[in-house]
This record gives sequence, C-alpha cells and structure tokens, in this order.
Amino acid sequence: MAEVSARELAYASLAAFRKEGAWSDVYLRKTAPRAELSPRDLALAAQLSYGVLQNRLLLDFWISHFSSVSLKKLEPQVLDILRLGFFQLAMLDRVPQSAAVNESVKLARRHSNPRAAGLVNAVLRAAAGRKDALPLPPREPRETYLSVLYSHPLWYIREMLPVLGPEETEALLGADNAPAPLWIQVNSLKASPEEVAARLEGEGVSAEPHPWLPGCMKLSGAGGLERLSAWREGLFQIQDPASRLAVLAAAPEPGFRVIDGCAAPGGKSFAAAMEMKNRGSILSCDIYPAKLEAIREGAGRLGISVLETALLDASKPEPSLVGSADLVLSDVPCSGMGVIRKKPDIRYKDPDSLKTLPSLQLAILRNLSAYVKPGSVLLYSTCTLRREENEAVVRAFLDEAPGFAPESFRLPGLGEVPGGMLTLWPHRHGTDGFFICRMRKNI
Ligand SMILES: C[S@@+](CC[C@H](N)C(=O)[O-])C[C@H]1O[C@@H](n2cnc3c(N)ncnc32)[C@H](O)[C@@H]1O
Repeated sequence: MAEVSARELAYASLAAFRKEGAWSDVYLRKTAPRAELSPRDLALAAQLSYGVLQNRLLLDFWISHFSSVSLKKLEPQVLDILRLGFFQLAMLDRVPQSAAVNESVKLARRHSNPRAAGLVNAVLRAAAGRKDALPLPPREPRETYLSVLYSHPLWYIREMLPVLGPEETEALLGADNAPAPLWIQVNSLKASPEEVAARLEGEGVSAEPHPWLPGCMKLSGAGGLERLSAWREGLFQIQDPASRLAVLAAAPEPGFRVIDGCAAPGGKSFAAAMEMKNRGSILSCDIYPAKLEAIREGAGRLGISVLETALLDASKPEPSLVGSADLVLSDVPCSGMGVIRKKPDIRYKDPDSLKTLPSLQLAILRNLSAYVKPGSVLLYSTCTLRREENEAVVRAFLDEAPGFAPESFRLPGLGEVPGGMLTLWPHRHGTDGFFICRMRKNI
C-alpha cells in the first residue's frame, strides 16, 4: 500500500472495521508502516478514523438530515465516505471546507461509482460552510439525545442513567470522547521520575507529573515510543493511573508470591514487580501463547527478573497452585467500556456478545480464589463501568465464598476506600473507567 493519502488510509481502516470488526488502532498500527505517509498525514489518518468512530451516531444524524437517500439505502462504503466528509466539515478546523468536499468526492469515485460521487458532492456541499449551524438532535427523550450527541449506544446510556443520573451521565459521555492522555509509570527499578523526565525532555518529549499519583507522568510529543532511548532501556511503561491504582490497592510487598491470572500484556504484573522491588516471585498467566511472549519481552525490557509466565486458563483449576499465593490478581476479560476514550470502537460491540461475560468473570474469580493462601489477598478488577461485570460478579462470588470478605484500602490521592470496592470514572478521576475490589481470605 505505497503512497496512499491520509484519507484513503482512514477510509481503509473504517472499511476494515465495518467488514472484519478490525479495531481502528490495531489496523492503523499494522497498516501505517506500509502506507509510507509523512508523520503529519499519519496523524491526520488516525484523527479521521478515530473521529468518525467517536462521533458516528452524530455524523449519521447529520447525514440523514442532508441526504435525500435514507441511511439504510446508502451503500456502506458511501456512508463511510460521507461520515469522513462530515467529520472534516463539522469537527476539524484545519481542513478547508472545499478540501473536505473534494477529497470525499474523489474517495467516492474510487470506491463506488460516479452517481455515488454526485450524491456525496451534493450532500456535503449542502452542509459546507454551516459548521456552526448544523442541527442538533431533539432534547427529548433525553436518552436518545445523549446517545446521538455523544455517539454512545442507547443500551449503554440506559445502563448508566440510573447509576449516575442525567448530568453525570452526560459528563461521562463527554469524557469518553475527550482525547486520552498518554500516561507513563516510571520504572522505579531503574530510574527516578526526575531522571526519566530529564531523559525524555532531552529527546524532545515533555513529561508532566500526575497531580496526585507518584511516579506517573503525562507525555506530550512522544510519537513512536521505539525512537525513545528511555523506552528502549525500560525506564518506564505505558500505564493509565487506574491500572496502577489497582496494583496499589492490591499492595504487593517485596518477597510476595504473586499470581496474575489474566496477565497479558503484563502491565499489572510489571507494576507489582516494581512495588516488590524485584524480590519474590510473580507467575503471569494468560491463555494466548503469543501474549505470554509479549509479557516476557516487556519484563526483559524493564529489567524484571522475578516474573515467570504460564499458559493457563484462569477458569480451570491448576492443582499445583492451590493455596500458594500471597496475592492473586484477577484482572478479568471484560467489555472494556471504561476505555472508550482510547478505543472509540468499543462502544459499538454487540451487547448480546457481552451477555456471557459475567459468568466467565465469575468462573475465573472463583477458580483463582483457590490459589490464595489463607489470610492473603485476592484482587478483582475490570476496565469497565458496567455493574453486572463489577459489583454483581463480586457479590455473586462473595455469596458462594464466605471465606472471603471485602477489605478497605488506601490509595494516593483518593485516601481511604471503605468497603473495599472502588469505581474509577473518567469524568471524576480523569482516569480510565475501572473497577477494583480487594478481598481477604480468612485464616
Ligand atoms: C484485561 S486483560 C488483562 C490486562 C493485564 N492484567 C494488564 O494489566 O496488562 C485480560 C486478559 O485476560 C486474558 N484471558 C482471557 N480469557 C482468559 C482465561 N480464560 N484465562 C486466562 N487469561 C484469559 C486475555 O488474553 C487478556 O490478555
């Protein structure tokens, strides 16, 4: 795919998402090196494809307002091209309106036919120049209004409204659509935050300390990490504050035997190794061999020597591990609805496909709980805000496992968390959406 344009690459990533459900970030990362685009064009391609996914329902609302052909009757590729065009017209300042229209027409000629190109031209021209006067969805019913304005599925809004109320739900949806900062955690085994900040500044990257989480910094201007010597030398790992807080809630100590049941790509295992000062042992498990390889690579880069990997299904018993760990991490597979700001396409998952998650999560938690030594700690965590994957799973587990009880913990910036359960919210805490429950096994 030599010398394609930014728009062509953005279109290809949307088409891949439409046809194969390919995640936009994965597709762009895989395809970008072959596309031979300048960094500036690559950034535009990412902005276009992320922007369209992030705003798809609102873009569709505008398209149906201006198009004489209904959304359902538009060819899927023409619909994607119109979405790209509207995103540029309505939401990007740096693209001239004429370029947004003309480039979309060219895309339509290449991927459809002259009639479709005519339609794209007519629809986008009708909207061009009206950036600040585009229609908004009707304010009632509120759930539909929020769904269209913030491009989140109705089923999710219906789940969140009773939990958060209308104002906070709107704040959450807004936070989901805001750019996600790039947070790193300094590898305390190798360097101090000051040393890492100085190394990064020397390579043209600004590193701003997190307001309340020690060792955490926000990077700007990082570009590809591989080019940074501080990255190659393992002086830091990419990690959202929420993931670090989950590990701090688990409170691993030097000398602990830790089992991380769902460990890939390894972020929490690595953070645990840092808290343990690289003393003790960590068994990092996953069901995908390739993911275990990535964990070993990461541990090597970070200079972690206490970590071993094991190919294990966390929902199936492994007798040799029973009663063996001072700490078990159960960071289960989940819907990922807490990380929408990083992966905008997550919101379009088929809700039916999420129905089996709570039973899998419970099976994993139940099985991993057997590996906890009497008197030791079990941590359950997810990167979702859905109660049925969070509190409901933990309650079901505690109902059947009276030997475990939730336990309060303390966190930097947040203080005491009574009751042992914490939900982190993008709009309240500025973190990924996350759920943490710390439990202790009776002696
Ligand atoms: C939320 S991710 C874990 C993130 C990781 N703890 C971290 O901090 O980097 C969930 C992981 O569980 C793995 N997984 C899914 N089903 C599993 C199972 N039955 N047993 C073990 N691992 C599983 C997935 O491959 C995925 O890597």
